[in-house]
Amino acid sequence: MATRPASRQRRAARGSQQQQVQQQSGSPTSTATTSSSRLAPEMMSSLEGPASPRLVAGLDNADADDDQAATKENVTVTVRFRPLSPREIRQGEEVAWYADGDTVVRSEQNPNVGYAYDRVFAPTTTTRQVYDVAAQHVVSGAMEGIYGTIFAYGVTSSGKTHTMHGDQRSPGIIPLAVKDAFSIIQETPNREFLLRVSYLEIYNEVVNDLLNPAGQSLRIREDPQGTFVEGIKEEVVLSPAHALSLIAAGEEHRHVGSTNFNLLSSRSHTIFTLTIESSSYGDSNEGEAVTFSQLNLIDLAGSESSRAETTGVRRKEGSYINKSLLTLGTVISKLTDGKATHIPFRDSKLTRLLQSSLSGQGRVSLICTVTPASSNSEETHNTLKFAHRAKRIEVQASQNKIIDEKSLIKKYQNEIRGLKEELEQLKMGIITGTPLKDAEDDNMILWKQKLEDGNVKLQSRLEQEEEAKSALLARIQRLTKLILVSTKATPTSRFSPHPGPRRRHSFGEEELAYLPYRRRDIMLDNESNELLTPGEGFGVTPEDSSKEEKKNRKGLLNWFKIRKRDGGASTLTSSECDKSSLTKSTAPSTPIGESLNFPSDGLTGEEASLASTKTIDHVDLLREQLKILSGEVALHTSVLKRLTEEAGRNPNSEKIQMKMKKISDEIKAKQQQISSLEKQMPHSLSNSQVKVDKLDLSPSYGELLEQLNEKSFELEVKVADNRVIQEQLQEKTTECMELQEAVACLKEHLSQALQAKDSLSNSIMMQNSSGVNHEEQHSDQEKPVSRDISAEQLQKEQQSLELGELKQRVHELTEVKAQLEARNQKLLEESTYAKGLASAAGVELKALSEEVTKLMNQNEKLASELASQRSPTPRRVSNGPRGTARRESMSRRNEPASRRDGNAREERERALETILAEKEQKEAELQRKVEESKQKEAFLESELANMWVLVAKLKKSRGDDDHEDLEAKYNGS
Ligand SMILES: Nc1ncnc2c1ncn2[C@@H]1O[C@H](COP(=O)(O)OP(=O)(O)OP(=O)(O)O)[C@@H](O)[C@H]1O
Repeated sequence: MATRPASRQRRAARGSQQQQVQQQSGSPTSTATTSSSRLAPEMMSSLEGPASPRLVAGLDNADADDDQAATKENVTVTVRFRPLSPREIRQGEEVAWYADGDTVVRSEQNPNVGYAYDRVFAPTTTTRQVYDVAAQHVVSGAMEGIYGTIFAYGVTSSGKTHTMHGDQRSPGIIPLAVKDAFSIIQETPNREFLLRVSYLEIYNEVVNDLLNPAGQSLRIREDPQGTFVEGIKEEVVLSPAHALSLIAAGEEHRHVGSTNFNLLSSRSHTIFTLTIESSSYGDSNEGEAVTFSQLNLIDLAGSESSRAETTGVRRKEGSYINKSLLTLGTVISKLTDGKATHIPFRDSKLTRLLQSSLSGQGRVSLICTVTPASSNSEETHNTLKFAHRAKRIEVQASQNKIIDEKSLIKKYQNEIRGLKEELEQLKMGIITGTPLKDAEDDNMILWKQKLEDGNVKLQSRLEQEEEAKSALLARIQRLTKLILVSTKATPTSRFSPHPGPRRRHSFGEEELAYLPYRRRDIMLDNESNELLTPGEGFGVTPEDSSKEEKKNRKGLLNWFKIRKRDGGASTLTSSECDKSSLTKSTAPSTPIGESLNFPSDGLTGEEASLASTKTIDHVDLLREQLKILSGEVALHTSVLKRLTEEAGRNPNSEKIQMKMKKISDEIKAKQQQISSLEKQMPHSLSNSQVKVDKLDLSPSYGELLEQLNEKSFELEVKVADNRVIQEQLQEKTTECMELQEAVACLKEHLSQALQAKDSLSNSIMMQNSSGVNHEEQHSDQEKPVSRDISAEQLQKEQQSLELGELKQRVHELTEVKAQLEARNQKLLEESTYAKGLASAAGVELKALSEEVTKLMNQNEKLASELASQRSPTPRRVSNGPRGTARRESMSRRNEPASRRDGNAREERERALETILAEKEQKEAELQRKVEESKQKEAFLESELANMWVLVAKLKKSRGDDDHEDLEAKYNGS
């Protein structure tokens, strides 16, 4: 909400480059596109501290003490109730919260719960009354150099957009503030102002420039002086209609969508910034400080409760909106709790941009919009708590003055001053001429010759200087037009401590054109009329209305007279303007349009040269007028487009048709004016015999302008057509979906009916087969029709009952069957497992028995070996006497050796005995294992046998059950 000097210097530098470019191309300098816009009054903090020596050095010391005497205030917090909507009334909603007097909101359920605010507005309060209490002091402060921020906060559909923008019947805070700003200029004749606007939205945490469709995803930059949006476009504005038409253009790009709660819900936060520079009026303002401030008018998107059944894009938008509002809540509670060390401004784009305002620099007004509806009670309570916290934020209201030469108004003023000086010098040169050096030459012939030469030279120099003078005048005029001054003659300071009451100005048609005819469709006509107080949005009594209407027809652009302090064209007075040859009926709604008659006959000497200058200015004025007329055509086209949309919705509304016709006529009239002005332009230029190049340029410029107008009109019409087609498409899609739903529903019914029919015929068949009541049916056929029907109904009921029972039985049986099957399955699994075990045991058994056999064989072998070793003698005996004899002889020969052999044998025997014992042990063990395995095998075999018996039993029982089922079925039926 401030522009620091450095950024301003950069901006001014770029601005001057741009102006040069514009000058070269011959386009008027009525807009200024800047590279950055600050949304915070850091200027003030800079002024108070040593942070910015450049700025401190630039302070107007005389005023410094006064300026820095900042007054501490609290944020102005007001609560505005909207009436219950027709939908809410239809749904039988009750009032959950109400305004208890002028300052308290109380809960209907619990009267002990109440919150106090600066002001509480009941549902019948008009936006004008809200403006007077909640906004007027912020706007007038901003015009005096105190930064200001006004924002509407509340849940979706609580009335934020209604409060900030409003509609044609009840203009909102933004149009009222813009209007008021221009009224203040009108009532401050001792100062001159330069106003410019920017308009941005924060959509899904992305900053978009609403005045420049190319300016998407802009970056928020930060430097020691604060945050600013890089590359945002700023337009110098000349009238309320001009400013409001820019908002209208911006609104076209704003993201709006339909939700459960609001047909036209704002899906983005918007910030409309009015940058105000002013300095004292007159030539004596050189070196004087410029008063600088910004007024931010913010329409927040509404928070959405979890009840909102949103999907896709809407849900994503909703979560971004909720997150940023949550951050805003956190920032406010941290700002007010006094202990917080860190304030999370950086957590959302919204809080980043509001950082300086929320930090207490400049005036802040928070308008909380709420609905009394009981269904929104919880959300309303949250809003009230938020508002209550915000009330504790302290702000400082101090006037900002800068002496920065690069402020835009200063830059223009200095340029005008310089150009005027140049002009003066030129005039002096033309009048006095260059003295001839050889004037005293005695030689008369030579003197004459030189005189003639001098005359020719003088003539051409005069022409050149005339051209330069015209160019200077045109430039002065262009610049002067951008600076707004009051048309009042007596300078009375509005900036005095007690300004007098200000007259309220009404809105003109052009200004209101930007607002929707009826903003939203949820309010009934009569409801709205009830709410509309006589002065709502207009501020006029019925008696004044005809006068006002006349004035409005002229348009608000008439409010501000172009500053005319110069000679030549700038000395044109209103009386001269009145002599305008342009017919009043077709005169455009601009002051320029009324000042286009330049008497050129009967002028002599210097007057003739002035007339020539006037012609140049005339051309400039014609161009300016062309531009304004084109703007008006565009504005009307936009209104026509809106009306076309409305006509699509209400094709039978004669009022809309008439209005459309009126506007088309106006467009045509303005286009005629444009072409007549274009015709005048070349004529004026040829009369003046200067600037042949301009003459060449003018028709092409005019042609281009005309083409542009035509194209933009075609485009607008196409866009309108497109919208109508889209709406129709939407309707058809909805219809189609409804039809599809109906078809699905019918199909379901049909299938149900078919099922019922099937089951009925089944049961009838079953009954027929069982032969029950066969004869009765026959006799029934002969009874009267009514009895037939009732009997049939009875029968049907009985059948359906039976059918139900049958179904129940079938269901039970199916369940039993399922259980049995599950058990069967389980048993099967177990038996398979047991089989596996048995076969594994068999294999093991076989292996064991093989091993046993092997061991037994081995054992036998060993035993025989042992036996053979234990009984060697008898064998020898059996060998005969020869062997014995030999052995004896041997034993005799080797007595000691035989003894040794005996020992070894004994040892061997012992070892063999040990081995044998071991073998026997092993054998016994194996024998035991074999026994165990055999037992196991036997057990498994018996288990298996049991299982098979069980399976057989089960199978048997199932067979029985099935049989029983069948029996039961037939018995039942
Ligand atoms: N004070 C009021 N008097 C009469 N009608 C109102 C008032 N406030 C709101 N409305 C109506 O209620 C409806 C919703 O209002 P609006 O669109 O301003 O809500 P919002 O808070 O801006 O919603 P969102 O956040 O979804 O954009 C509109 O039809 C509007 O005309």
